[in-house]
Amino acid sequence: QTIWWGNWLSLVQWALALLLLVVPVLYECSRTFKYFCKMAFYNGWILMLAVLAIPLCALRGRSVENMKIIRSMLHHVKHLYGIRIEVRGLENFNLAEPYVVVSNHQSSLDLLGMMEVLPDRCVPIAKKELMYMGTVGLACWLGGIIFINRKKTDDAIGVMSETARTMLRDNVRVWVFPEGTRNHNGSMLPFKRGAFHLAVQAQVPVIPIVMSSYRDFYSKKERRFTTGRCLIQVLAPMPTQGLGPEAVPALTDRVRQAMLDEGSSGGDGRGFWGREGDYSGVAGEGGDGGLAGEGGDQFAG
Ligand SMILES: CCCCCCCCCCCCCCC(=O)SCCNC(=O)CCNC(=O)[C@H](O)C(C)(C)COP(=O)(O)OP(=O)(O)OC[C@H]1O[C@@H](n2cnc3c(N)ncnc32)[C@H](O)[C@@H]1OP(=O)(O)O
Ligand SMILES: CCCCCCCC/C=C\CCCCCCCC(=O)OC[C@@H](O)COP(=O)(O)O
Repeated sequence: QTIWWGNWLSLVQWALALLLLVVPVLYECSRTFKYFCKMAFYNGWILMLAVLAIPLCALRGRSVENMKIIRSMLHHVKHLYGIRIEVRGLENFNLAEPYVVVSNHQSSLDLLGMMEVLPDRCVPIAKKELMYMGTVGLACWLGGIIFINRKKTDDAIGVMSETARTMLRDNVRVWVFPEGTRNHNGSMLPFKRGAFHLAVQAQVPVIPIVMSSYRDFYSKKERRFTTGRCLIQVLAPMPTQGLGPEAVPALTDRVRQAMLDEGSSGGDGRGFWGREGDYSGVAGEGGDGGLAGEGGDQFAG
């Protein structure tokens, strides 16, 4: 019995030692392995942070004020990944009235940029599947995040109409990704109109935000995740006062065009999207090397 147990222990010790040796080597040598490690840690870390956020948020119950707790808990994550975020135009948020923020949507990493600029009393509109992501789902619910069922248009529109009333009644701002899904390919997909109906129904301004392409440090397709820089530009509010539902398509196009214009000419004139195969867009100090380490990257490039 004792001999069997001793053999088993030494087998476990050998396996552990091998793992400790193999994992760092693989991490340094394989871009794909590093990508998956970093993404796994990202998701795991956020799930864990949500465990801490839940009891704090639960003291208040479901409330948009809890977004402050969530925002402050997620703020450091960019440092873990050596991602430097530069924000311009924050003064455009200085409105007393509610507004609808619209932003391009590249990946789940958008959470970092969102938490960098999220105004007080502002909640995202999210697909309802997020609600079932374990602790993250519960934290989102406690933060007052508005869930929509994308598979049922009428339901989603109903929730948006209710949201227009809530915005005015409770002075709440709302953040929408009008592309409706993540887009890894630079630039933007066509916009869905929900955010603009919402703004017109509530008669509140739309504030567009452009986040520069992550291409210099992140690509899901290429399994590449290094350190880098992201520029966020908050554009001037676009009023909707006096507009009716018939004006929504034109408003949608106007906002999208303003974002595209900023995307192609802004960011110190170098553009926000970069080019396919060119990782030096606005974030541009050069893919892997560039800003590596500057952000105190715990994953070392
Ligand atoms: C400490 C750790 C804690 C961790 C916490 C982590 C926090 C994480 C938070 C991050 C959340 C991020 C979540 C991101 C997402 O989930 S993005 C996906 C969900 N969001 C969206 O889809 C928003 C954009 N979509 C829309 O606006 C759509 O229009 C929608 C309302 C959803 C309806 O979509 P769909 O079914 O595809 O229909 P259409 O878009 O084709 O619309 C059909 C027609 O209806 C008209 N319409 C749309 N909205 C309205 C409205 N409110 N009122 C009236 N009419 C409306 C629309 O114009 C179409 O008609 P026309 O074709 O124009 O005639
Ligand atoms: C018990 C269940 C465990 C589930 C584990 C899930 C692990 C995920 C944990 C943390 C993830 C944190 C990131 C959440 C914020 C991401 C928001 C996001 O990017 O949503 C995508 C949505 O915009 C569009 O979805 P699609 O592109 O249409 O698809």
